[in-house]
Amino acid sequence: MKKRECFIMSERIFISPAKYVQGKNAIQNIGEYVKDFGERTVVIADETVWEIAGNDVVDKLKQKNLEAEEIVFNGEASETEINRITDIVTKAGASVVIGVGGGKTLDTAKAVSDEVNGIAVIVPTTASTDAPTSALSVVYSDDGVFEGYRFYKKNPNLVVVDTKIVAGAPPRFLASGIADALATWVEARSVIQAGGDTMAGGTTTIAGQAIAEKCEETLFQYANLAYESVQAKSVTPALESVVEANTLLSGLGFESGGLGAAHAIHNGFTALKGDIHHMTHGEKVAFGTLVQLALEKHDMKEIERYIQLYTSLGLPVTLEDIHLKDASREDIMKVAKAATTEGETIHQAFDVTADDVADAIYAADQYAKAYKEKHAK
Ligand SMILES: NC(=O)c1ccc[n+]([C@@H]2O[C@H](COP(=O)([O-])OP(=O)(O)OC[C@H]3O[C@@H](n4cnc5c(N)ncnc54)[C@H](O)[C@@H]3O)[C@@H](O)[C@H]2O)c1
Ligand SMILES: [Zn+2]
Repeated sequence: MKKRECFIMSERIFISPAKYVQGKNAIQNIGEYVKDFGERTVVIADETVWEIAGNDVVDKLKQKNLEAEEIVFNGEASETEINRITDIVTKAGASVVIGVGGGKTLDTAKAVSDEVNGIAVIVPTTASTDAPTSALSVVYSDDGVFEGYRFYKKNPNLVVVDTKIVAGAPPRFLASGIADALATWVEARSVIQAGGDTMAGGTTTIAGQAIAEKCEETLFQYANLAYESVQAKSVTPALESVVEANTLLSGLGFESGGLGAAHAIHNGFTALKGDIHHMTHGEKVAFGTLVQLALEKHDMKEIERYIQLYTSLGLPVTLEDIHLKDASREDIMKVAKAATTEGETIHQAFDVTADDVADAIYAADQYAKAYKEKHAK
């Protein structure tokens, strides 16, 4: 389940959504983009997002004489939830599945669309992950433990990002998306170096590499200004750039560029119980990225460049920050073992054991603690 089936592993493969639209008030035009896909649509959003954007999306669809059945998402991208919503969509006879919200809603919408062989329309309401563009979903148990990836034969048909809505979301979400996107180049370059496979099922194209690299460049340039823009609930050129980096560049860059250790370590963290479950995907990925950097050979300046950006955005950099200060070596080994299970993406870039990963977790934690001490006023 974790790897896309592929016959000739050395082929370069690049995949992407058919259309990506981003801008202030972009949702106002959604009916125009969707109207040629089919008349029967379903709109999936959780309770919070119905108020923020779901109702607006439905209004715009109705203005174009499209039917729109409203579905409330339960909160977990699990097989149970995917099956429940697939039943509703099948009964409604709808062919256009529109997901509105955060990563879990979008992953569920993609899964449902695949089940009914439909058209997938993705409307992220935060720039918190790079889930919107990919042809895969991350599936969890009903209790939120990582179970695996589901792969689809196509990426979403349309992605519409309204930056006014993204600017109104909590700044923590944007920071999380920045962390998810900062992992992109770190992971892609490690897969490229090792000649590993990407989530698209082949090796990395020059396009995939260039996009992943540009993603990181954009973030180091504009992440802080974009974060301040969201504090002010304002759409600015810096925010537009970072939303594109978090969503489009990171999405294409991770899927066709390659995932390595950072995401495998994130997946490992979901195996633990406790307060770590309150951390966002991007926050766990931030720490996972530092662990990947600790597994690699970098000088202090390079590692501190990442720690500096993370801390300036309020992202976690130590075990204490992710509520694992008191975790036993046994717990850390549990994470490391889950991160190195067969089929995990870490093996596309590294030849390491669970023990090596556990050492890197402690090293990353110590690097960040030393950085904090050095910079404490
Ligand atoms: N499929 C992929 O390629 C891919 C890539 C990255 C991450 N993911 C997955 O994405 C998930 C994480 O997504 P997430 O971090 O967005 O969290 P999430 O989907 O769990 O939660 C998002 C939360 O934000 C709220 N929200 C959404 N928009 C809002 C707004 N504008 N204002 C206020 N609140 C708003 C929602 O109500 C929800 O409670 C994980 O399951 C992860 O594995 C998938
Ligand atoms: Zn991610």
